[in-house]
Amino acid sequence: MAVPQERLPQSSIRIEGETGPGHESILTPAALAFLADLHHRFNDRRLDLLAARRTRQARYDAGELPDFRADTLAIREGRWTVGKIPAALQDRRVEITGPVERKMIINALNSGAKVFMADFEDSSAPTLANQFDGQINLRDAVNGTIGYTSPEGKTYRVGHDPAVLVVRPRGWHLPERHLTVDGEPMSGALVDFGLYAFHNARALQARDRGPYFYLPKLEAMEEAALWHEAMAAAEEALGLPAHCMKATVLIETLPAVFQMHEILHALRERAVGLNCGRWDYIFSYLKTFRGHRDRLLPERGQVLMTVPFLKAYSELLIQTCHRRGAFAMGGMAAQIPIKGDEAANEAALAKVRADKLREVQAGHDGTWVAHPALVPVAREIFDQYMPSPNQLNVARADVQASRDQLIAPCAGTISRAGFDNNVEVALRYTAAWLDGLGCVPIHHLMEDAATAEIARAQLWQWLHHPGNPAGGTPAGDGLEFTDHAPIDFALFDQALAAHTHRLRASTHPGAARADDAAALLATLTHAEQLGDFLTLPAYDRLA
Ligand SMILES: CC(=O)SCCNC(=O)CCNC(=O)[C@H](O)C(C)(C)COP(=O)(O)OP(=O)(O)OC[C@H]1O[C@@H](n2cnc3c(N)ncnc32)[C@H](O)[C@@H]1OP(=O)(O)O
Ligand SMILES: O=CC(=O)O
Ligand SMILES: [Mg+2]
Repeated sequence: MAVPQERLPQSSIRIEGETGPGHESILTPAALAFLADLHHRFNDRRLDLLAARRTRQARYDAGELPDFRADTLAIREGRWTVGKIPAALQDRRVEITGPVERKMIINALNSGAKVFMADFEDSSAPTLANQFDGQINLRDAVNGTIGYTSPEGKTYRVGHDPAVLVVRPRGWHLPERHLTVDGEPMSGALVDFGLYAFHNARALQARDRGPYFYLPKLEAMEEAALWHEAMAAAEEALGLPAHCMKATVLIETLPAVFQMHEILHALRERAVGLNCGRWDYIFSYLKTFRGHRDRLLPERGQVLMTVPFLKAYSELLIQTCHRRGAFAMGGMAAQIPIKGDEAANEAALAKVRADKLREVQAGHDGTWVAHPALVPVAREIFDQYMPSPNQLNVARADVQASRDQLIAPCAGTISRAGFDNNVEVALRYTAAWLDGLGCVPIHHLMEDAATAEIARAQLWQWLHHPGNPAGGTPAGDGLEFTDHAPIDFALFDQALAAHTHRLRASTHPGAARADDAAALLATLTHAEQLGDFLTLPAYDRLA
């Protein structure tokens, strides 16, 4: 049943678009009044912080390099720790992530992982239905009433000892056009956070849990402070104990790695950890250095966690967290199980194992997996090398990650195959996203908004920096193009047309949106400047 506009609160909040079955139970007058209040109190600050990002980026474009802040030295050097971490979050050795789709939520809760991160961000395409159905699904999961019957008649129920639920709202940059206040789109972050908190906080409290969140794509401590204040306001409005809302922050932008102590400090009592969101981090490296020809990255497959700038980042994250009593979570290996080819499957699982082994040996307190079949794979490694619930005691005092190490250029190669793969992935992912699917398997790898951003940002960089073979010189220190035929716009247009033709004729997700995705990718790649986010212009074209 659609939500009638006349039932909305006095405030100027409006629902834009056709709501669906059950949405009236989420978009209640009281919930909407709560959202409108969040908007009035925090949206202007959000927009100011987004403007500050643009100002910072303009300085990087002009040649400045990111660095630690002088004005926050006292926070970095001070002796303080984060607040008490709830019992439910003391052991996070394996966390499964996935979109807020009903069946997947049940599968994730039953997967044997300690935590399920329910995702409104990288693995979600924010259609009206996905957003509000997702809230219904989460509410039913919290209340223990979630169930599902597949079209084939298979029934799904949550079993014994489900994973602890942690919700990832969208980042500060994304609007939610289906809800406007005074004619202005709301913040996607405040909508996802606000609706989840409004409908579930009390039920979670009654079960000795809290509303727990993963916070994505922060770039500065002021952005963490805004989250802290929004949570404090929500706690007060909902009559909840102060700091019952807990936050784990993804360090997945290059500017944020220089403010990890500051970000934990801004959230202090509610901070429980940081996470190495490696895929967005790589994307952010590309974006931050979009004007720096000496810091182009080699093709995606070579930018592994063992390259110097990523190794420095993950080790500094562990040292920072453990000094503050917070968890240092690892990230996502992109491999997923491969059905029907045992050798290929074993090779994929071996890569996941190696990644998890590196993480646990470095001192991480837990890790992420993308698929239920990977839970036992990661758990086996963490059980073996981390017998206690976490390894907060591993100080990593040996780590010395300087500014230069954190931004070190990366050696490697760029081949035609790597170029072509970026075109295919960027196209197929964008098409699936436009069709409402936020995460898809492509060539047996998990592809989501973060990995697709890498693909399309690399295309832009390689084509706009005259270091490719068309210009005849290597692009940066230690970076080489391996094929002699030039990578140029004509080749890009040709590859895009060929992949679009193939996708249109295929049964892959997003086949019906192949032309729209191709048009968007062409615009973004030919544009003078590397666009901030793929999902912003894509949102205008979302189904
Ligand atoms: C960069 C980052 O931000 S990482 C975090 C964001 N990304 C993610 O969360 C990735 C989540 N993973 C996924 O969406 C999926 O695993 C995909 C798209 C990669 C692969 O999906 P599929 O090809 O459908 O997987 P597959 O067919 O092997 O699924 C088998 C079963 O596992 C379930 N499943 C797969 N992944 C998940 C998951 N992450 N959570 C819960 N259940 C899952 C499927 O629903 C299916 O269930 P069924 O047998 O009951 O029907
Ligand atoms: O959100 C995680 C990432 O790797 O990006
Ligand atoms: Mg991310």
